Amino acid sequence: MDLKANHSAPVLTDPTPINKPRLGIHDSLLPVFSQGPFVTIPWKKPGVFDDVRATNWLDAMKSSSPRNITKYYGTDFSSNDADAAYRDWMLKYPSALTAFEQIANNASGKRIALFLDYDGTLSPIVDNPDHAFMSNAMRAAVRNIAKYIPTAIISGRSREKVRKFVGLKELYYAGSHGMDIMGPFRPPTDHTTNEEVKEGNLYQPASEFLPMINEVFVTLVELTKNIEGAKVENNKFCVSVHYRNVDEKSWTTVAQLVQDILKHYTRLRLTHGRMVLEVRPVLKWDKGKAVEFLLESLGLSNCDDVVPIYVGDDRTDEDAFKFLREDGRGYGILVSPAPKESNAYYSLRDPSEVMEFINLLAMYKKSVP
Ligand SMILES: O=P(O)(O)OC[C@H]1O[C@H](O[C@H]2O[C@H](CO)[C@@H](O)[C@H](O)[C@H]2O)[C@H](O)[C@@H](O)[C@@H]1O
Repeated sequence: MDLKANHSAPVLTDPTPINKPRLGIHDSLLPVFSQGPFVTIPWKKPGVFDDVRATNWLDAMKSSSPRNITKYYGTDFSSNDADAAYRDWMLKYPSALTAFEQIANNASGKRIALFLDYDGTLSPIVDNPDHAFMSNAMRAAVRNIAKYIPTAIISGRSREKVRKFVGLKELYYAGSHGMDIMGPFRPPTDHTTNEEVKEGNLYQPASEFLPMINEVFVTLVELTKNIEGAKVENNKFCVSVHYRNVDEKSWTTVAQLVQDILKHYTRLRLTHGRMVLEVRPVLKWDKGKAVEFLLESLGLSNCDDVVPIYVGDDRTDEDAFKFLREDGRGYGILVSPAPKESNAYYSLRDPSEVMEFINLLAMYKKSVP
């Protein structure tokens, strides 16, 4: 596979015959496009306007990241009931702190790879997405663990933005829910250009969608400008429409706008995050695929002596948990202050527990290299 300049950044193109491994990455890891070649597919089709209330969008919006604990449990629940429900839930998803010894025993004599989500995992959830800063203590913990084990950040945000928030160059970064991966550095060959040397090993399976995503971003900014509190974020290969600060009475309007836009773009789809609607390419590529890709790039896939660990709080992290759960590849750790069904094995309550876990892991790796 060659690195070729496209727009502002080089992307991987693929002149290699099918079935031939590319860059050491097996074909099965590369995305399957839902429809034929990009250039022949029209961007827009005539809109058919459904009522958003007839879909389950609103239910999903209401249940995504309730702002207070009574919304998790209902108003009849006392905090004692909530604690009891959480303890029950932890029987199925034990705390990764109390189960640390078990995790360490299972990883004994093996290499660990650590994958971390950003929002809600390394930084607390806040009202303004531009202010989701991680603490210096968390940054120090992540910097420290990266000395011992390969560590990657996998976020729904654009890669550039999450890298800026984290501010550590010793990590690998995957932005746009894994559609923009900066993998391990590969030594330059005689054919490597200066630009490619600068960018390292960049993999962007959705690069063809960039103009479409930009168009949708601009349209959504315009359409939502009069909805108080609505915020549209450009995450490069996906667009986030935040409704956390929108009055609940206007959620239908937000949902309807996004749904109407999607009617025009059959090759884009919607996913739900924490009080955010996310528009992204119809592409079989997600955080699970990104983990698989990074493991392969790091030379850590199909190895019995590797234990990948993924820590995340959101629905989009479930793809990564699922991938690790399959064939017992590794461990997913769900960050949640309330019970919820998950493909993870373990749980942590909030970012402060995530930091504790990372510090324990670093101590363990230091004592047992
Ligand atoms: O995959 P992640 O790193 O967890 O990114 C997912 C989305 O995170 C951000 O939104 C969420 O966090 C914000 C700040 O705490 C919060 O205000 C918002 O309600 C949450 O949905 C980010 O802004 C999105 O673009 C990401 O897709």
